[in-house]
Amino acid sequence: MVQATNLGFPRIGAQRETKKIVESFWAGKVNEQALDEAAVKLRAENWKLQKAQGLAQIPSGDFSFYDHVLDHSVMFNVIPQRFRHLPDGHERNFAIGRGIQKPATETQEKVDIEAQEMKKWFDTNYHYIVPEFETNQTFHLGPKIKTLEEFNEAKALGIHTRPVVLGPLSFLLLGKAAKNSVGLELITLLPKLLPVYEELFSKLAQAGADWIQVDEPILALDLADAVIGHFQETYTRLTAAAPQLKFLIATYFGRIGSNVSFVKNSGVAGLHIDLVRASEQLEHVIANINQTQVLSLGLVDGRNIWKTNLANALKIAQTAVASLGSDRVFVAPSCSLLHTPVTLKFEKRLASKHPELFDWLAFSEEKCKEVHTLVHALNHGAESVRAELADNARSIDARRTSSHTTNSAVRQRLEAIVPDQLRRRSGFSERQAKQHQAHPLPEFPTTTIGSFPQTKEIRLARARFTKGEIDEAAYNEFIKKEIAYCVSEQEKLNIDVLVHGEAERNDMVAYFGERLEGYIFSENGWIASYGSRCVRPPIIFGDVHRVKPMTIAESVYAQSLTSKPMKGMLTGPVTCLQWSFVRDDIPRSVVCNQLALAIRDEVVDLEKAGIIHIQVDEPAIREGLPLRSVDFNFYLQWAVDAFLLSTTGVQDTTVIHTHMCYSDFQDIFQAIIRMDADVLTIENSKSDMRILGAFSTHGYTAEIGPGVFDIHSPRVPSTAEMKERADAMLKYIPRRNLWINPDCGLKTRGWKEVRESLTNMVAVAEALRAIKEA
Ligand code: MET
Ligand SMILES: [Zn+2]
Repeated sequence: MVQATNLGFPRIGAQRETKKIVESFWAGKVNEQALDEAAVKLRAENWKLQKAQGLAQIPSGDFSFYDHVLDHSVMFNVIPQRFRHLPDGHERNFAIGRGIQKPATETQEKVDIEAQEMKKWFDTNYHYIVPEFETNQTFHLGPKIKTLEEFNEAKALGIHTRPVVLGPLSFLLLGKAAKNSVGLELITLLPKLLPVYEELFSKLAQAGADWIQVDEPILALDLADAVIGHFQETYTRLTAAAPQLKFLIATYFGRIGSNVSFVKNSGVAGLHIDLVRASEQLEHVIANINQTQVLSLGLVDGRNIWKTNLANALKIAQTAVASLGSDRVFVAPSCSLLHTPVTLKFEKRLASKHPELFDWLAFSEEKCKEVHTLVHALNHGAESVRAELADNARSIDARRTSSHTTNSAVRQRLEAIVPDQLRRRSGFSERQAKQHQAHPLPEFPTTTIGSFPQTKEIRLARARFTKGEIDEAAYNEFIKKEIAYCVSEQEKLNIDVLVHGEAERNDMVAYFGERLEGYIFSENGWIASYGSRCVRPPIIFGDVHRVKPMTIAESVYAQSLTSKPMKGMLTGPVTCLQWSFVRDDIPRSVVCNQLALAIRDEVVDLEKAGIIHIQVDEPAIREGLPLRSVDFNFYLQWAVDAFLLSTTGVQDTTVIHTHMCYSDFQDIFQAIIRMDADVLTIENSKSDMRILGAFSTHGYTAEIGPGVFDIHSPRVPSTAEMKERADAMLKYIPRRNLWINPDCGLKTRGWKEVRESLTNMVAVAEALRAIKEA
């Protein structure tokens, strides 16, 4: 019999329960016990829901308060030195993710510890906490073995689950060497790590687990032969040590390719592959597993919200069943449903306002149901689920033939794009000279990345406006006051290039989506982004175009309040694409160009309105990079072209800024250079300067502001600490090109810490200016 399975369920809760309780804990409003109880309740609900949808193998251990990679670090005792003196428990674990700062008290010294680095999880907008390993790293299981506890918790509810762990190779190789262990080859730690995995697996076996899911997402990357050799040895050893367990190695987000070679003789019982991202790999994988191994088919898109074309998926599954036999086939979502919202149940507004479009969607709960329907059809014949299949076919067909998804004017404008629309009038050095002359700034100009604290008052006003409790005029008045406050605060802080603060924006992508045609919005379609933070990606269902200006009024108003330059603030086309749920019926590159034309119109309108600094944020450009290097160029070509299309409609004297954060830029230097922005502000404070050297060797000549402090942490950095960073930057960046700014926007912070941090930051610029060039 084919089995219906799942790789992971969203951990945030249908009403973001996890976020709420975690943040209450941070605020000191609830204790550890309340936190644990809330999690127990949510896990039980998730397991029951998946069971009710008909899944046979349900994951456990997929829950996390903050991040599952962090949970593994804690479970294996990979606690960096600087956190080790803190008592074991939630507070320490959160400190690893967020950093911690506490003033001294009579009984305790002050605490001030930087968070661990955070990085994007493959090509998603989920962020994981990068494990930090030391040369003399030891591993052991602590008293709390999270995976085991959660397995037992489900067992107590009468639900037999499949524990999920991050595999040892991915855990190690997604990590980094701690500062005190420069030069450490991570792989050399493998022999020390494996005994701990063995111990964990034997404990799970004793507790009654049969299948375990071992995620090795790095198998979707280009791996050296040596690494595949390590996979071979590792799994031969682990499976031999736990003969009672059946190992399912899970890969996702791309093809496994030649990395599959270790699977056959590794002792593992099965392999999961992503057939949404890489449907072409089925035959190759079937040919490369052994006669007894199970293949788990990732047929339901875990990264998007469209209904699965069940007829197509069924055909693929039938091919697999025909060659493997039904006992050797599982059906599953393509990856963990972590990246999909929880349920459509609460989407009342979409259902009533856009019933036609609503009918095209499936969130996690509905996706579990799809898996079940597929499996039922495979096991009992399509007839047995005739109504479900017919309903699905009708919906898929309705979407394919809908008149709402195409706009001929948009298509024509796309056809007419010419190369000149992808170029500034002059090269950077000529522009820089003109810009400095037309709008001189002090040396080491200070600026921020755009957003200022999204306070309770702002969120409340927006909620009241959305509910109709206050009218548009009142809401606009409120926003104007917020803008005025933000501008005056920046003037007090003596920042050089100001921003309006983005008070009116709920989210940097949704805000634009709401003002463009071609989008719809869920009310509750949240997915995890980092820590307790969730995002609600808008949904692009049709051709995108701008109907009227989107940001001009706010920027012009903000500029009217100050004689300092006001930076216009837009989200770039690639980021709008990357952070939306995107239609899958036309290429992403086409959707991206539609977005680019809309942003281009806005950039030109800002310039016309007298805004001379315009920032087009592209924090997600690296995130969209394919996982395999052979696919890089194709993506970078269209992505950078789209950025250029959006930004090059201006005069030489207009300063185009862009901003990127939280990713490795190593692979995309050439692309960043080709983006041809005048100023680039990038995240840097957590990455130990390693990017900067590369920027200079790759010939980056434009102006650059590598962030001097980390905004994801409530910790206030001192001037000395930031100055040290800036000094280090000056080793790589000529002083006329260096900007001083934070890593990213300040919207998640509070005003008090923002004021303190920025005061210290401006002092850095002043100190640098005081030291004249030698
Ligand atoms: C994730 S990048 C954020 C950029 C945006 N302008 C902000 O400051 O919030
Ligand atoms: Zn950012």
